Amino acid sequence: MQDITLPEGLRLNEESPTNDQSGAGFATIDVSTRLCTGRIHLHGAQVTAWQPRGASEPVFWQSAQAKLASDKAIRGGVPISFPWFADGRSHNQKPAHGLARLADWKLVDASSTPGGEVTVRLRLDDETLAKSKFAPDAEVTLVVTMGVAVQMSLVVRAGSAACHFEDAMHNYFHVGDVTRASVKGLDAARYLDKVSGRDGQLQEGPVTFSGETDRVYQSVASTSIVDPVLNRTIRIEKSGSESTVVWNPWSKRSEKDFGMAPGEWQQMVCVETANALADEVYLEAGEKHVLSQVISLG
Ligand SMILES: O=P(O)(O)OC[C@H]1O[C@H](O)[C@H](O)[C@@H](O)[C@@H]1O
Repeated sequence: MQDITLPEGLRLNEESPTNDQSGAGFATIDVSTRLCTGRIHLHGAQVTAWQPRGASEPVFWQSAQAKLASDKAIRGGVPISFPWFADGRSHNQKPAHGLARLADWKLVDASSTPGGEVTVRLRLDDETLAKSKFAPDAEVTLVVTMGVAVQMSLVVRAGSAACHFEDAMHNYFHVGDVTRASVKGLDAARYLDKVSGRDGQLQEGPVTFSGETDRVYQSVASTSIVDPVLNRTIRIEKSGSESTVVWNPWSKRSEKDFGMAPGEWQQMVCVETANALADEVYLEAGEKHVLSQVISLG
């Protein structure tokens, strides 16, 4: 494991639970400070938990049946989609959502502030990137800061050649009951409805949920999830993102297609900070792109 000194409040847990049949371990960085608790899996650089002190419920959702295996993405928290989103612009890319969420990222730096925030920086390995024709010699890092809010920045610096890619922070949020929750901030935005296949749909008012929902909005706006059951609002402020994806698989598909436990779909909603489809990112050699979000409770 990497030789990085961790500040108080961060602990490298190399024995984190795994259900990988190959026996591969699942290292996590566990966070416990006066401001929050949290967890980051090195597999996928995936934030799987963050909860400010005083909050009675987790902010992120994770399936009780989430597979912790080296060839699987963890169903919950914040998977990173890169260098393509879902099956990509060409609709035939595999694995779904790119290589980043299946790779073991390296911890390169960790620090804390006198105010109690902790930051870790993780880097995607060159071997994984070399497998991608999209950005083969790019440098890709994820910076996560946890405190009263959680901030994430995915930084992509192009290498010696121009490159293009899609990216996303595929946030799974915990809600009391998705049928009563709503997402504000997307009013008047155009979207692709992936369930019906219809593009150019117009959002009117907040997004509400009454069936399978899978939409790619063209929107730079920040959003918030209003949850009357848990009596809270989750705010998602974003930058460097031209798309917002909203997803819930609903009852019928949740178990068979997405491996969720019975009824779990009702306590989750994905509101994803992304650059997908027509919003893919183009970089000239050496140029940098930063996809960022700050998540907080209101
Ligand atoms: O099952 P996964 O590969 O994790 O993808 C889960 C979901 O991710 C996104 O929200 C996409 O828009 C959906 O079409 C997809 O079903």
